[in-house]
Amino acid sequence: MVMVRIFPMAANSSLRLSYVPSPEAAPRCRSSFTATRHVLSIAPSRRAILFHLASVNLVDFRNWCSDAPHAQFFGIKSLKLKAEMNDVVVNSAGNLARVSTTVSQEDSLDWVKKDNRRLLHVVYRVGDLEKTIKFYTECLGMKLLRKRDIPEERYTNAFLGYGPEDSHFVAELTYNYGVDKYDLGTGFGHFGVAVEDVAKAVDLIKAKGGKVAREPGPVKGGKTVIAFIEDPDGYKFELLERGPTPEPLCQVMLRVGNLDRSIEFYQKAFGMELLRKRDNPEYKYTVAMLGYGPEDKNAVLELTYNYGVEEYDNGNAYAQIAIGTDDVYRTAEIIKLYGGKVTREPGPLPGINTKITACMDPDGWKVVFVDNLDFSKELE
Ligand SMILES: C[C@@H](O)C(=O)SC[C@H](NC(=O)CC[C@H](N)C(=O)O)C(=O)NCC(=O)O
Repeated sequence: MVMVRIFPMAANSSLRLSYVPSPEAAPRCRSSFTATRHVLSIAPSRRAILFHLASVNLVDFRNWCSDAPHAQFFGIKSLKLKAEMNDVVVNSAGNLARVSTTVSQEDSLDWVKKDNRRLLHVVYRVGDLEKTIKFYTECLGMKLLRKRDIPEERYTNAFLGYGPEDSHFVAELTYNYGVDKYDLGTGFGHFGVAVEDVAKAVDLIKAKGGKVAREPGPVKGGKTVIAFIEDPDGYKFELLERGPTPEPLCQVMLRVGNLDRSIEFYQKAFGMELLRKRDNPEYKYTVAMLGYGPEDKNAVLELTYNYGVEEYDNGNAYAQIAIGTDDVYRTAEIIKLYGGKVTREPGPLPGINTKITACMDPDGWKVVFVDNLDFSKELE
Protein backbone atom coordinates (compact mmCIF):
# COMPACT_ATOMS: atom_id res chain seq x y z
CA MET A 1 0.00 0.00 0.00
CA VAL A 2 1.21 3.51 -0.83
CA MET A 3 0.08 6.60 1.01
CA VAL A 4 -0.42 9.67 -1.09
CA ARG A 5 -0.30 13.20 0.20
CA ILE A 6 -1.89 15.74 -2.04
CA PHE A 7 -1.25 19.43 -1.49
CA PRO A 8 -3.39 21.94 -3.37
CA MET A 9 -1.22 24.43 -5.29
CA ALA A 10 -2.15 28.05 -4.96
CA ALA A 11 -1.40 29.31 -8.46
CA ASN A 12 -3.57 26.93 -10.46
CA SER A 13 -5.87 23.99 -10.16
CA SER A 14 -3.00 21.49 -10.13
CA LEU A 15 -2.17 19.53 -7.04
CA ARG A 16 1.23 18.85 -5.53
CA LEU A 17 1.76 15.23 -4.74
CA SER A 18 4.11 13.38 -2.46
CA TYR A 19 4.32 9.60 -2.19
CA VAL A 20 5.24 8.02 1.13
CA PRO A 21 5.54 4.25 1.27
CA SER A 22 3.59 2.69 4.07
CA PRO A 23 5.50 0.82 6.80
CA GLU A 24 4.58 -2.47 5.06
CA ALA A 25 5.90 -1.23 1.73
CA ALA A 26 9.17 0.08 3.14
CA PRO A 27 10.86 -3.28 3.81
CA ARG A 28 10.02 -4.42 0.31
CA CYS A 29 11.76 -1.31 -0.94
CA ARG A 30 14.76 -2.11 1.27
CA SER A 31 15.13 1.51 2.31
CA SER A 32 13.12 4.12 4.10
CA PHE A 33 13.48 6.56 1.25
CA THR A 34 10.27 7.94 -0.12
CA ALA A 35 8.92 6.33 -3.22
CA THR A 36 9.51 9.57 -5.08
CA ARG A 37 13.23 9.03 -4.71
CA HIS A 38 12.92 5.44 -5.73
CA VAL A 39 11.33 6.42 -8.98
CA LEU A 40 14.56 8.13 -9.98
CA SER A 41 16.59 5.00 -9.43
CA ILE A 42 14.75 2.98 -12.04
CA ALA A 43 15.88 2.57 -15.63
CA PRO A 44 15.39 5.75 -17.69
CA SER A 45 13.22 3.90 -20.20
CA ARG A 46 10.79 2.95 -17.44
CA ARG A 47 10.74 6.51 -16.14
CA ALA A 48 10.13 7.71 -19.64
CA ILE A 49 7.13 5.43 -19.87
CA LEU A 50 5.96 6.64 -16.49
CA PHE A 51 6.27 10.34 -16.89
CA HIS A 52 6.98 11.37 -20.39
CA LEU A 53 5.34 9.16 -22.94
CA ALA A 54 1.97 10.42 -21.89
CA SER A 55 0.19 11.58 -18.82
CA VAL A 56 -0.01 8.73 -16.37
CA ASN A 57 -3.09 7.87 -14.44
CA LEU A 58 -2.64 8.30 -10.73
CA VAL A 59 -4.10 4.89 -9.85
CA ASP A 60 -1.79 3.18 -12.36
CA PHE A 61 1.16 5.02 -10.87
CA ARG A 62 0.23 3.93 -7.35
CA ASN A 63 -0.18 0.32 -8.49
CA TRP A 64 3.12 0.48 -10.33
CA CYS A 65 4.94 1.72 -7.24
CA SER A 66 3.56 -1.00 -5.02
CA ASP A 67 4.06 -3.73 -7.59
CA ALA A 68 6.57 -6.25 -6.29
CA PRO A 69 8.65 -6.76 -9.49
CA HIS A 70 9.51 -3.07 -9.60
CA ALA A 71 10.46 -2.98 -5.94
CA GLN A 72 13.83 -4.50 -6.84
CA PHE A 73 14.75 -1.14 -8.31
CA PHE A 74 14.21 0.52 -4.96
CA GLY A 75 17.21 -1.06 -3.33
CA ILE A 76 20.89 -0.33 -2.92
CA LYS A 77 21.00 1.84 -6.00
CA SER A 78 18.59 4.28 -4.45
CA LEU A 79 20.80 4.60 -1.38
CA LYS A 80 23.59 5.89 -3.58
CA LEU A 81 21.34 8.39 -5.21
CA LYS A 82 21.16 11.86 -3.85
CA ALA A 83 18.66 12.65 -6.55
CA GLU A 84 15.28 13.69 -5.37
CA MET A 85 12.10 14.17 -7.28
CA ASN A 86 10.69 17.25 -5.68
CA ASP A 87 7.60 18.18 -7.59
CA VAL A 88 4.95 16.02 -9.18
CA VAL A 89 1.96 17.82 -10.54
CA VAL A 90 -1.39 16.17 -10.99
CA ASN A 91 -3.72 17.90 -13.37
CA SER A 92 -7.44 18.23 -12.89
CA ALA A 93 -8.02 14.91 -14.72
CA GLY A 94 -5.95 13.14 -12.11
CA ASN A 95 -3.01 12.60 -14.44
CA LEU A 96 0.65 13.14 -13.65
CA ALA A 97 1.48 16.04 -15.89
CA ARG A 98 4.92 17.31 -14.94
CA VAL A 99 7.88 16.15 -12.96
CA SER A 100 10.84 18.21 -11.95
CA THR A 101 13.90 16.63 -10.41
CA THR A 102 16.91 17.70 -8.45
CA VAL A 103 19.94 15.60 -9.19
CA SER A 104 23.49 15.48 -7.93
CA GLN A 105 26.49 15.94 -10.23
CA GLU A 106 27.67 12.41 -9.46
CA ASP A 107 24.39 10.82 -10.56
CA SER A 108 23.93 13.07 -13.54
CA LEU A 109 27.24 11.99 -15.09
CA ASP A 110 26.11 8.36 -14.90
CA TRP A 111 22.67 9.09 -16.23
CA VAL A 112 23.63 11.19 -19.26
CA LYS A 113 26.04 8.47 -20.34
CA LYS A 114 23.20 5.94 -20.29
CA ASP A 115 20.62 8.19 -21.92
CA ASN A 116 19.87 7.43 -25.58
CA ARG A 117 21.40 10.48 -27.18
CA ARG A 118 22.03 11.21 -30.82
CA LEU A 119 22.42 14.34 -32.92
CA LEU A 120 19.08 14.57 -34.73
CA HIS A 121 19.31 17.66 -36.92
CA VAL A 122 20.92 21.04 -37.34
CA VAL A 123 18.52 23.93 -37.84
CA TYR A 124 19.30 27.10 -39.80
CA ARG A 125 17.52 29.81 -41.71
CA VAL A 126 17.56 30.29 -45.45
CA GLY A 127 16.27 33.07 -47.70
CA ASP A 128 14.97 30.96 -50.58
CA LEU A 129 13.91 27.43 -49.71
CA GLU A 130 13.49 26.14 -53.27
CA LYS A 131 16.90 27.46 -54.36
CA THR A 132 18.57 25.77 -51.35
CA ILE A 133 16.72 22.48 -51.89
CA LYS A 134 17.87 22.50 -55.52
CA PHE A 135 21.47 23.18 -54.48
CA TYR A 136 21.54 20.47 -51.79
CA THR A 137 19.91 17.81 -53.95
CA GLU A 138 21.79 18.56 -57.19
CA CYS A 139 25.20 19.63 -55.87
CA LEU A 140 25.50 17.79 -52.56
CA GLY A 141 23.46 14.69 -53.41
CA MET A 142 21.08 15.07 -50.46
CA LYS A 143 17.47 13.88 -50.51
CA LEU A 144 14.50 16.04 -49.64
CA LEU A 145 13.09 14.01 -46.73
CA ARG A 146 10.06 16.09 -45.78
CA LYS A 147 8.62 19.56 -45.81
CA ARG A 148 6.18 21.20 -43.41
CA ASP A 149 4.46 24.50 -43.70
CA ILE A 150 3.25 26.27 -40.55
CA PRO A 151 1.25 29.18 -42.03
CA GLU A 152 -0.03 30.36 -38.64
CA GLU A 153 3.59 30.93 -37.60
CA ARG A 154 4.58 32.08 -41.12
CA TYR A 155 7.40 29.63 -41.74
CA THR A 156 8.21 26.49 -43.71
CA ASN A 157 10.71 23.75 -42.85
CA ALA A 158 12.46 21.42 -45.26
CA PHE A 159 14.44 18.43 -44.00
CA LEU A 160 17.28 17.23 -46.19
CA GLY A 161 19.94 14.60 -45.70
CA TYR A 162 21.54 11.37 -46.79
CA GLY A 163 19.18 8.95 -45.07
CA PRO A 164 15.97 8.74 -43.05
CA GLU A 165 15.64 11.00 -40.04
CA ASP A 166 15.03 8.14 -37.62
CA SER A 167 18.65 7.08 -38.04
CA HIS A 168 20.52 9.97 -39.70
CA PHE A 169 21.64 13.45 -38.83
CA VAL A 170 19.90 15.85 -41.22
CA ALA A 171 19.62 19.53 -42.09
CA GLU A 172 16.42 21.31 -41.09
CA LEU A 173 16.06 24.46 -43.18
CA THR A 174 13.75 27.18 -41.96
CA TYR A 175 12.22 29.68 -44.32
CA ASN A 176 10.47 32.59 -42.58
CA TYR A 177 7.88 34.15 -44.87
CA GLY A 178 9.24 37.31 -46.43
CA VAL A 179 12.78 37.09 -44.99
CA ASP A 180 15.34 36.56 -47.73
CA LYS A 181 18.59 37.43 -45.97
CA TYR A 182 20.29 36.59 -42.68
CA ASP A 183 23.48 37.56 -40.91
CA LEU A 184 25.82 34.56 -40.67
CA GLY A 185 27.98 36.26 -38.03
CA THR A 186 31.57 35.25 -37.35
CA GLY A 187 31.04 32.35 -34.93
CA PHE A 188 29.41 29.84 -37.23
CA GLY A 189 32.05 27.84 -39.11
CA HIS A 190 30.69 25.25 -41.53
CA PHE A 191 28.94 21.94 -42.03
CA GLY A 192 31.06 18.94 -42.93
CA VAL A 193 30.14 16.51 -45.69
CA ALA A 194 32.20 13.35 -46.23
CA VAL A 195 32.74 12.40 -49.86
CA GLU A 196 34.89 9.71 -51.42
CA ASP A 197 36.44 12.01 -54.03
CA VAL A 198 36.60 15.71 -53.18
CA ALA A 199 37.94 16.78 -56.60
CA LYS A 200 35.11 14.97 -58.39
CA ALA A 201 32.51 16.48 -56.03
CA VAL A 202 33.92 19.96 -56.64
CA ASP A 203 33.84 19.47 -60.42
CA LEU A 204 30.18 18.54 -60.21
CA ILE A 205 29.38 21.52 -58.00
CA LYS A 206 31.17 23.87 -60.41
CA ALA A 207 29.30 22.35 -63.35
CA LYS A 208 26.03 23.08 -61.55
CA GLY A 209 27.08 26.67 -60.97
CA GLY A 210 27.94 26.26 -57.27
CA LYS A 211 30.48 28.52 -55.53
CA VAL A 212 33.81 26.96 -54.53
CA ALA A 213 35.49 28.90 -51.73
CA ARG A 214 38.58 26.70 -51.42
CA GLU A 215 39.89 24.33 -54.06
CA PRO A 216 40.53 20.64 -53.22
CA GLY A 217 43.81 19.83 -51.51
CA PRO A 218 45.26 18.72 -48.16
CA VAL A 219 44.10 20.71 -45.16
CA LYS A 220 46.71 23.22 -43.97
CA GLY A 221 48.87 21.48 -41.40
CA GLY A 222 47.39 18.02 -42.17
CA LYS A 223 46.79 15.34 -44.77
CA THR A 224 43.02 15.08 -45.20
CA VAL A 225 41.93 16.34 -48.61
CA ILE A 226 39.30 19.01 -48.20
CA ALA A 227 37.52 21.75 -50.14
CA PHE A 228 35.04 24.45 -49.14
CA ILE A 229 31.93 25.34 -51.06
CA GLU A 230 29.20 27.88 -50.30
CA ASP A 231 25.46 27.34 -50.53
CA PRO A 232 23.07 30.05 -51.82
CA ASP A 233 22.96 31.80 -48.40
CA GLY A 234 26.73 31.69 -47.92
CA TYR A 235 26.77 28.76 -45.46
CA LYS A 236 30.07 26.97 -45.91
CA PHE A 237 30.28 23.23 -46.44
CA GLU A 238 33.62 21.53 -45.95
CA LEU A 239 33.98 18.50 -48.20
CA LEU A 240 36.16 15.94 -46.45
CA GLU A 241 37.68 13.03 -48.35
CA ARG A 242 36.81 9.78 -46.56
CA GLY A 243 35.89 6.20 -47.38
CA PRO A 244 32.24 5.14 -47.49
CA THR A 245 30.35 6.26 -44.42
CA PRO A 246 26.80 5.77 -43.13
CA GLU A 247 26.67 9.45 -42.08
CA PRO A 248 27.92 11.78 -44.86
CA LEU A 249 26.56 14.89 -43.12
CA CYS A 250 29.24 14.49 -40.50
CA GLN A 251 30.18 17.77 -38.79
CA VAL A 252 28.89 21.08 -37.52
CA MET A 253 31.76 23.46 -36.84
CA LEU A 254 31.19 26.29 -34.36
CA ARG A 255 33.82 28.68 -33.00
CA VAL A 256 34.18 29.05 -29.25
CA GLY A 257 36.05 31.46 -26.99
CA ASN A 258 37.43 28.98 -24.46
CA LEU A 259 37.85 25.42 -25.66
CA ASP A 260 38.44 23.75 -22.30
CA ARG A 261 35.38 25.43 -20.84
CA SER A 262 33.30 24.21 -23.79
CA ILE A 263 34.69 20.67 -23.64
CA GLU A 264 33.84 20.42 -19.96
CA PHE A 265 30.36 21.78 -20.53
CA TYR A 266 29.58 19.50 -23.49
CA GLN A 267 30.89 16.48 -21.60
CA LYS A 268 29.13 17.13 -18.32
CA ALA A 269 25.96 18.99 -19.21
CA PHE A 270 25.32 17.23 -22.54
CA GLY A 271 27.04 13.89 -21.87
CA MET A 272 29.12 14.10 -25.04
CA GLU A 273 32.39 12.29 -25.44
CA LEU A 274 35.56 14.14 -26.38
CA LEU A 275 36.48 12.11 -29.45
CA ARG A 276 39.67 13.98 -30.26
CA LYS A 277 41.43 17.27 -29.77
CA ARG A 278 43.97 18.61 -32.22
CA ASP A 279 46.13 21.65 -31.84
CA ASN A 280 47.45 23.33 -34.98
CA PRO A 281 49.95 25.88 -33.61
CA GLU A 282 51.21 26.77 -37.07
CA TYR A 283 47.76 28.09 -37.95
CA LYS A 284 46.98 29.16 -34.38
CA TYR A 285 43.87 27.13 -33.67
CA THR A 286 42.74 24.05 -31.75
CA VAL A 287 39.77 21.86 -32.59
CA ALA A 288 37.84 19.43 -30.42
CA MET A 289 35.49 16.82 -31.82
CA LEU A 290 32.61 15.96 -29.51
CA GLY A 291 29.69 13.62 -29.96
CA TYR A 292 27.83 10.50 -29.02
CA GLY A 293 29.82 7.93 -30.97
CA PRO A 294 32.82 7.49 -33.23
CA GLU A 295 33.36 10.03 -35.98
CA ASP A 296 33.29 7.50 -38.81
CA LYS A 297 29.72 6.49 -37.95
CA ASN A 298 28.18 9.55 -36.30
CA ALA A 299 27.83 13.24 -36.92
CA VAL A 300 29.92 15.28 -34.48
CA LEU A 301 30.31 18.80 -33.25
CA GLU A 302 33.64 20.39 -34.13
CA LEU A 303 34.44 23.20 -31.73
CA THR A 304 37.22 25.51 -32.89
CA TYR A 305 39.28 27.82 -30.75
CA ASN A 306 41.33 30.45 -32.57
CA TYR A 307 44.22 31.61 -30.40
CA GLY A 308 43.36 34.82 -28.60
CA VAL A 309 39.77 35.10 -29.87
CA GLU A 310 37.36 34.95 -26.97
CA GLU A 311 34.16 36.24 -28.53
CA TYR A 312 32.25 35.92 -31.77
CA ASP A 313 29.13 37.34 -33.28
CA ASN A 314 26.72 34.40 -33.62
CA GLY A 315 24.57 36.17 -36.21
CA ASN A 316 20.93 35.21 -36.75
CA ALA A 317 21.19 32.63 -39.54
CA TYR A 318 22.39 29.50 -37.77
CA ALA A 319 19.81 28.39 -35.20
CA GLN A 320 20.61 25.23 -33.25
CA ILE A 321 21.45 21.56 -33.02
CA ALA A 322 18.77 19.14 -31.83
CA ILE A 323 19.70 16.13 -29.72
CA GLY A 324 17.47 13.19 -28.83
CA THR A 325 16.99 12.20 -25.19
CA ASP A 326 14.76 9.83 -23.23
CA ASP A 327 14.00 12.47 -20.60
CA VAL A 328 13.88 16.21 -21.32
CA TYR A 329 13.03 16.99 -17.69
CA ARG A 330 16.09 15.35 -16.27
CA THR A 331 18.18 16.72 -19.13
CA ALA A 332 17.19 20.28 -18.19
CA GLU A 333 18.03 19.73 -14.52
CA ILE A 334 21.47 18.43 -15.42
CA ILE A 335 22.17 21.34 -17.75
CA LYS A 336 21.29 23.72 -14.91
CA LEU A 337 23.49 21.75 -12.54
CA TYR A 338 26.48 22.58 -14.72
CA GLY A 339 25.61 26.24 -15.06
CA GLY A 340 23.88 25.99 -18.45
CA LYS A 341 21.19 28.51 -19.24
CA VAL A 342 17.89 26.75 -19.90
CA THR A 343 16.01 29.08 -22.22
CA ARG A 344 12.96 26.89 -22.56
CA GLU A 345 11.82 24.85 -19.62
CA PRO A 346 11.07 21.20 -20.46
CA GLY A 347 7.59 20.40 -21.62
CA PRO A 348 5.40 19.68 -24.63
CA LEU A 349 5.38 22.09 -27.56
CA PRO A 350 1.93 23.57 -28.04
CA GLY A 351 0.17 21.99 -30.99
CA ILE A 352 2.80 19.32 -31.70
CA ASN A 353 3.03 17.91 -28.15
CA THR A 354 6.66 16.86 -28.65
CA LYS A 355 8.50 17.46 -25.40
CA ILE A 356 11.61 19.58 -25.68
CA THR A 357 13.92 21.71 -23.61
CA ALA A 358 16.33 24.34 -24.96
CA CYS A 359 19.50 25.84 -23.60
CA MET A 360 22.55 27.90 -24.45
CA ASP A 361 26.13 26.68 -24.31
CA PRO A 362 28.81 28.95 -22.79
CA ASP A 363 29.22 30.81 -26.12
CA GLY A 364 25.52 31.34 -26.67
CA TRP A 365 25.06 28.48 -29.15
CA LYS A 366 21.58 27.07 -28.79
CA VAL A 367 20.99 23.36 -28.26
CA VAL A 368 17.55 21.74 -28.12
CA PHE A 369 16.88 18.35 -26.57
CA VAL A 370 13.93 16.46 -28.02
CA ASP A 371 12.08 13.54 -26.45
CA ASN A 372 13.03 10.43 -28.46
CA LEU A 373 9.62 8.78 -28.36
CA ASP A 374 7.76 11.97 -29.25
CA PHE A 375 10.20 12.53 -32.11
CA SER A 376 9.60 9.06 -33.56
CA LYS A 377 5.86 9.69 -33.36
CA GLU A 378 6.38 12.94 -35.30
CA LEU A 379 8.05 10.94 -38.07
CA GLU A 380 5.22 8.37 -38.35
C1 LIG B 1 40.41 17.80 -41.02
C2 LIG B 1 39.84 18.81 -40.05
O1 LIG B 1 40.55 18.86 -38.90
C3 LIG B 1 39.79 20.13 -40.74
O2 LIG B 1 39.43 20.15 -41.86
S1 LIG B 1 40.14 21.54 -39.95
C4 LIG B 1 39.86 22.74 -41.21
C5 LIG B 1 40.58 23.97 -40.97
N1 LIG B 1 40.03 24.64 -39.85
C6 LIG B 1 40.51 25.78 -39.43
O3 LIG B 1 41.45 26.34 -39.98
C7 LIG B 1 39.88 26.37 -38.20
C8 LIG B 1 40.50 27.67 -37.79
C9 LIG B 1 40.09 28.80 -38.70
N2 LIG B 1 40.81 29.98 -38.33
C10 LIG B 1 38.60 29.05 -38.53
O4 LIG B 1 38.20 29.69 -37.55
O5 LIG B 1 37.82 28.60 -39.38
C11 LIG B 1 40.49 24.84 -42.19
O6 LIG B 1 39.49 25.48 -42.39
N3 LIG B 1 41.55 24.88 -42.98
C12 LIG B 1 41.58 25.69 -44.14
C13 LIG B 1 42.50 25.13 -45.18
O7 LIG B 1 42.53 25.76 -46.23
O8 LIG B 1 43.13 24.09 -44.96
